[in-house]
Order: sequence, then C-alpha cells, then structure tokens
Amino acid sequence: MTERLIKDSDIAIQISDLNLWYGTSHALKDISIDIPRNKVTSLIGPSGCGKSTFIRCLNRMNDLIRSCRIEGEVLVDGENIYDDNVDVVELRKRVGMVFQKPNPFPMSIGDNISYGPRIHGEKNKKRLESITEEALKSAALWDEVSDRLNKSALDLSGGQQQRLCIARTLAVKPEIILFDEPCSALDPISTAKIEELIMDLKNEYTIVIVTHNMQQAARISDYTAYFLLGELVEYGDTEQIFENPQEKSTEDYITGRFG
Ligand SMILES: Nc1ncnc2c1ncn2[C@@H]1O[C@H](COP(=O)(O)OP(=O)(O)OP(=O)(O)O)[C@@H](O)[C@H]1O
Repeated sequence: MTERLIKDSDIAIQISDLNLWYGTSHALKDISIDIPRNKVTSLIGPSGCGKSTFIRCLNRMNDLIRSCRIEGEVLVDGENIYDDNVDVVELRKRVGMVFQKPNPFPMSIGDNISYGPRIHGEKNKKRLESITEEALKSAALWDEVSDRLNKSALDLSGGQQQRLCIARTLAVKPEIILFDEPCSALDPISTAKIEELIMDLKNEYTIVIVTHNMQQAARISDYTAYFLLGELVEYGDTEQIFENPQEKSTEDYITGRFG
C-alpha cells in the first residue's frame, strides 16, 4: 500500500518502489514510504516479514550481503543513496545504526566514542574530549561513566553498553539514526532508559526503529509501519494504527490474533 501522509518539506527519507531479493527470494516488495524528519517511526510485523531487511536498506548495510539485489529509490534529503557515486562511508555517518545486541569495540569507553570522529579526520585532543563528553551526555550515560573513561567498555552492563553504542553513533553527528530492535537484549529498566532516550533524541534526529514489542511502538513512535511477507501493509499515525487500523491483517497482528 502506498500512502503519502507526510508533507514534502517534512520528509527525511523517501522510499519509492523498493524491491529486494536474496538470490531468488523476493524479500521486499514494492515498498513506497516517506519517513518524517524529527519523528520516531516504528517498523512492526511478524518474524521474517522484512523489517530488518528494510531498515538495512536505509544506510546500504545490505551491500555487505552478496546474494542481495535491490531495485528502487531511497532518497535521503533528496539524494538517491543507491547512486553509483555515493560514498557509503559518508552515508553511514549521516545515517547511523544501533543494533540488537550492544556491540562496543574492545577498547576503553572514551576510545569507543572518539573512534568515529578520529577516523573521519578529527585529531585535536581537546575537541575529541568535548565530542566524547557531549555524546555521552546526549546518550544519558555521562554521569555513570565520567570517572572511568579509560576503563574497558566491555565491563559496562548491557544497558550501559547499548547507551554507549548510541553515544558512539551520535559522536559522528548523524542526521538519521536507525535502531534494529535496540532493547531486545535488555532488562525492563534499561529498556525504559533507552525508550526515554529515543524520545529525547527525536528533537535533533530522525529515528527509525524496528521493534517486536508493540507496546514499545505505541509508547515511543509518532508513525508506525506494519509489514507482512515483505509488503508494507499499512502505514500511519501510531495512534490510528493501534486504535483504528484500516487493514484486517494489521488489526489481527496488533490484537495478538497472529504473529
Ligand atoms: N542474509 C540473508 N540471506 C538470505 N535471506 C535472508 C537474509 N536475511 C534475511 N533473509 C530472509 O529475508 C526475509 C526477511 O528477513 P528479515 O530478517 O528482514 O525479517 P524480520 O522481519 O526483521 O524478522 P525478525 O523479526 O525475525 O528479525 C526472511 O525470509 C529471511 O529468512
């Protein structure tokens, strides 16, 4: 289903007629969807429906999969990210990603954050320190780690590691942050902290999140997209999707009748 519910000037990512195959398996079918700027958009749907595949298209993470073939357009700020001349490293700086399992680098907390800015050319020690502090503050982790920036990131709790990964993403100043089930490995308290953080971050960033947790989608997102078998079944305002779904299969899914 194609629905243009976002005003042109508010669109951060415009996806048109996106199709994706893994070998001969057609995993995403004719997806057209506009993702709004400075909002949280959730992608929901039963296991295997293509949510992760879709979110990975938004910063070309699927390029790393050899059997994968993509057709269609993904415009970020009007530029097709699948054009031949696109610098993928630069794209992934603009469109950051946080994964399901926290994946800090095996290095100190401080170095985890300054690593990205350093590889993108920042060498000034003072500036790196202030970028690190700012990113950790934005990720609501500074107070917990400011006295141990030189200690290994691997000694942090799972929830702290995930906030560290968010800080690491923020440190390279993205425009868009993709979250692929960021809370699925976390306890309820850490989950609540990440949800609060995501809601704060939308003031400055465009957020897209894959979640299995429908309460989470309802709590934190402005817009929700429901996928089934590689198709976008329904997309709309989160309240409308949860309270007044237009499609029977959306209703069946959100009321727990299947999936
Ligand atoms: N690297 C891959 N190679 C081949 N097929 C893949 C690959 N990754 C995913 N698929 C297939 O593509 C389809 C969509 O998978 P995807 O992981 O995107 O779904 P999902 O909705 O994110 O599922 P889940 O909620 O279980 O994570 C599935 O049939 C899956 O088996």
